[in-house]
Amino acid sequence: QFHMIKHEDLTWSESLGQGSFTHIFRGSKTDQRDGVTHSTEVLLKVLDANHKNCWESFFEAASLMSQISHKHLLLVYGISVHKSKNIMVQEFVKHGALDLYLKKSTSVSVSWKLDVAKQLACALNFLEEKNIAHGNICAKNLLLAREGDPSTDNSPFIKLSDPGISMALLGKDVVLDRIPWVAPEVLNTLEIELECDKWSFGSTLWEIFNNGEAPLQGLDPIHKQQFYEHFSNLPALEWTELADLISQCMQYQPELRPSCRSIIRQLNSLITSDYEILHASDTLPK
Ligand SMILES: N#Cc1ccc(Nc2nc(N)cc(-n3cnc(CCO)c3)n2)cc1
Repeated sequence: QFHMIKHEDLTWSESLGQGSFTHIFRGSKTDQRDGVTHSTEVLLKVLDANHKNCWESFFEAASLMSQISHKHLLLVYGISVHKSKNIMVQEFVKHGALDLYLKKSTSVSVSWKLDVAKQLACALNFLEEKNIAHGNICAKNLLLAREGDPSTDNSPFIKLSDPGISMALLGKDVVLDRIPWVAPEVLNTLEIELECDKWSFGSTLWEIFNNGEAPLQGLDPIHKQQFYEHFSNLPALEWTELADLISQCMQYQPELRPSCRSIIRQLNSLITSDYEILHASDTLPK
């Protein structure tokens, strides 16, 4: 159920960093269409050789993304297996991971952030309707296809990346390190349900409105585990309506978390609320 890409059709450029058990590179792929050679810029995601046993989960994550298509889901062109290398070939998303973008950008407006949050909620709603849990929602896995430009008021556009290797195969230390994005119940079951994505959505909202700062970043795995054992909550944002939405999503009882439709409705009212207009004054040129 995959398009297989020949290794010789791939060109490798610079390394762009790494995910869990993977390395990513900029690159390009060539293919012949009606006798014409096309070269497409791609992102090459390679499974670490010392985690070869995860190749099924690695490709299962990719196949999830290629069996369904949605404007806010990353496009996976196919896979390439060459000698001991397992490679996922993805569309190259122009501005990269959202967490890094937010850390670098100073003047990102409240309406820009709400727009991004709503796009993620729409992607999750699409997955929820298909009863598909993603399992790795976080700002690092949101890719910015279009920056949006405050002066021309053109809006950002994000794509949700593949979920990567499944929790069950990641090992306890990686799962603990994903606190507070990973839902508390996952620590016991290592199973991902739809409700888990709501919890992660709350944590990602917190990141977006804290300019890409990772929640609980200073805590070591033991203290992160205690954060859940003590049923702790992230520090509330000043904007109480937004803080309320985050705490609704990050309820320890999965069944109490809101549906995607409710999340979208609440985001819509935040977008139109006067608070947003008031906030806009923060970013208007003085
Ligand atoms: N400077 C710069 C720059 C870097 C990267 C891209 N593009 C791109 N396209 C993708 N399909 C996936 C990713 N990507 C980034 N980090 C991860 C790991 C966490 O998911 C995945 N980046 C564009 C510009």
